[in-house]
Amino acid sequence: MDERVSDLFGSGNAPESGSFSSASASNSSNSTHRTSKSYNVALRKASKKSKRNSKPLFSVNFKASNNAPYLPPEAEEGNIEYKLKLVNPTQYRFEHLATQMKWRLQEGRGEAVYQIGVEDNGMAVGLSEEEMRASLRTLHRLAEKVGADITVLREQEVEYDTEVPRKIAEVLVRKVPDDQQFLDLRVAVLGNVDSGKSTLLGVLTQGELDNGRGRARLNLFRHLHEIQTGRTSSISFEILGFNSKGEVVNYSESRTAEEICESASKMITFIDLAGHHKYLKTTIFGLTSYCPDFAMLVVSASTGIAGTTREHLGLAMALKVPIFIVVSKVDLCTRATVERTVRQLERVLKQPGCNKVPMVVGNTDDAVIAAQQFAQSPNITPIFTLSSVSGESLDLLKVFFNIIPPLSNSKAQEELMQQLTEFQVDEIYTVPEVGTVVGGTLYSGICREGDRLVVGPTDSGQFHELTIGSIQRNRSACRVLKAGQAATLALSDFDRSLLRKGMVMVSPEMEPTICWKFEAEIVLLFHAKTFHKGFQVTVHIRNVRQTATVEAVYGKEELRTGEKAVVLFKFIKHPEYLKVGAKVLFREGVTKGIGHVTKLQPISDHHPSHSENEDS
Ligand SMILES: Nc1nc2c(ncn2[C@@H]2O[C@H](COP(=O)(O)OP(=O)(O)OP(=O)(O)O)[C@@H](O)[C@H]2O)c(=O)[nH]1
Repeated sequence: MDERVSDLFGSGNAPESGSFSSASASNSSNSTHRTSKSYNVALRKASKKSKRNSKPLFSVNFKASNNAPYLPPEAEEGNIEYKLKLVNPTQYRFEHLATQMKWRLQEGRGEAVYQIGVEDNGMAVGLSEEEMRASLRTLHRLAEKVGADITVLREQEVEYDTEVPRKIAEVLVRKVPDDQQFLDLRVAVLGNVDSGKSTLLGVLTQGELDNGRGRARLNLFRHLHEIQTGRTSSISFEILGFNSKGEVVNYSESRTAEEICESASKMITFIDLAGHHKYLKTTIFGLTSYCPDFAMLVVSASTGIAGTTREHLGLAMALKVPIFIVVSKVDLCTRATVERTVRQLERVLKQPGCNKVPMVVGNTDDAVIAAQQFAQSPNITPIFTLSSVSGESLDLLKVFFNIIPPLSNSKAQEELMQQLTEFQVDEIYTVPEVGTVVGGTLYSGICREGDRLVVGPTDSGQFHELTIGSIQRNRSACRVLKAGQAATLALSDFDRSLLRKGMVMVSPEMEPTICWKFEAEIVLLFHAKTFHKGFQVTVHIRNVRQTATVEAVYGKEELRTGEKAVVLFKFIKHPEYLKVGAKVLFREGVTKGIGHVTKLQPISDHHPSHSENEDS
């Protein structure tokens, strides 16, 4: 954890010093929409510094070179395959290619990218028009054979020492959905109040543009007071699907979430978090508990970095959630104002606490590159500039969502599924004719209707037995819930009063460790005075959210902003189920800190008892 991230919190809501000065602007890029070439230079630098996996980069500027350009050599693992050409394969080769495609799809959890016209060593030789057409036809037949569809993401001419133009093509292969097991990515939506978050989600998920006076967001509000004030105070979920052909599936053609789920191969679930400072608790809960894959920070082009923007950026960075930025409302501003906001963002992103490489997305090619680069390097920060009213550049964001791959591969997913079942209880509802229903995320294992689990801990550290009734994902029935997926589970007549948010439902064999006290290595991000023994803070650890007292700060009397220490915390209300290594975020007023659990003090040496639920 980089303690320099505290710089983002230190200045709080104060206006950014020196913003928009021409001197600093000239240090950064001179235009909002840069060419792919300039990104690529920056990206290659960034990617050298940090790579998330062994997948190759796709940042070669094919047009720029007079000789055959190179991609990095093909990686054996991962979901990216290079093929020089696929012209008239024999039956035997066709079968071999189909098996290979199945494997690449599995590696990418249902998605693979084929680079056609590229040798295994990465040399982008290119194909003639005719060879390319024949190769794409073969790829289409292969995809059909394995139950997938293809979409050409981009074609590029390679300047090679030949008269005949030669091209390479980048093709997305995506499995047709199978038994509701679509690829599911979660995106936390952050941003200052009125930056246009809910509106953007309304436009993306309902398929209808906004009128600038809040029409698009109306569908998203959950509570009466939100409709009246126009503010999002609760966490809401919105879905945007893509079918195997890469087309958007949303409420514009489908009537229900069930219909969307049925035809989508990939689902983006947006977690709409509140922008106003008074809902910060909810925002943090959304980031820590709902395990988002990415965070989308919405910034209004007209106001720039204002209000909670810096804090939200800091939180996402402290929690290591990869972030990309949407500058909204460009229809309201001159081009110069939009560029000023982009430059302001670039400056903040490049400062030492952030250390990011901003990447302004200006066309479809950029959006394709941004999606791939973003998944490979945590430093890359794509910036979109768009309008939910005129629809300008909305397409680029959709291209990005369509292509953006999951960060975990199929192996990591399989490993999590092999572990014992653990479901985080984030929401509790009473549904007429169904009874008690819990909402949350399956952290590990799998879960089926009829499974017997235990839920807890109670105030006395106990767990109650229960049986899982029906399971729903995105409001439609689901037979098997797999690790990483969010769902609602019916618990029929289980007594609701025995449940609270922050509990876990686990396999009875798990024997979870319950504790009142735990140690964490923390760094203080911001504190008005000092942080010492006796101080009380709200602690967020995954779905746990409780006040805790600082019982000891080891090796130090007190902590100041930016300092690190191991701290002993004690919960004040009830014991919690925690794990060593879990991320900790705590706050109290302006005080904020981040770290991870290093040691647990279990409530007793023997394991917590399981008790029968008298009402079930
Ligand atoms: N002209 C224009 N207006 C927009 C755009 N996006 C949003 N708006 C308007 O800006 C206002 C605020 O938008 P919201 O989507 O409610 O903002 P929010 O970020 O969700 O706000 P909170 O929920 O309070 O955090 C609404 O009146 C929208 O109609 C845009 O791209 N252009």
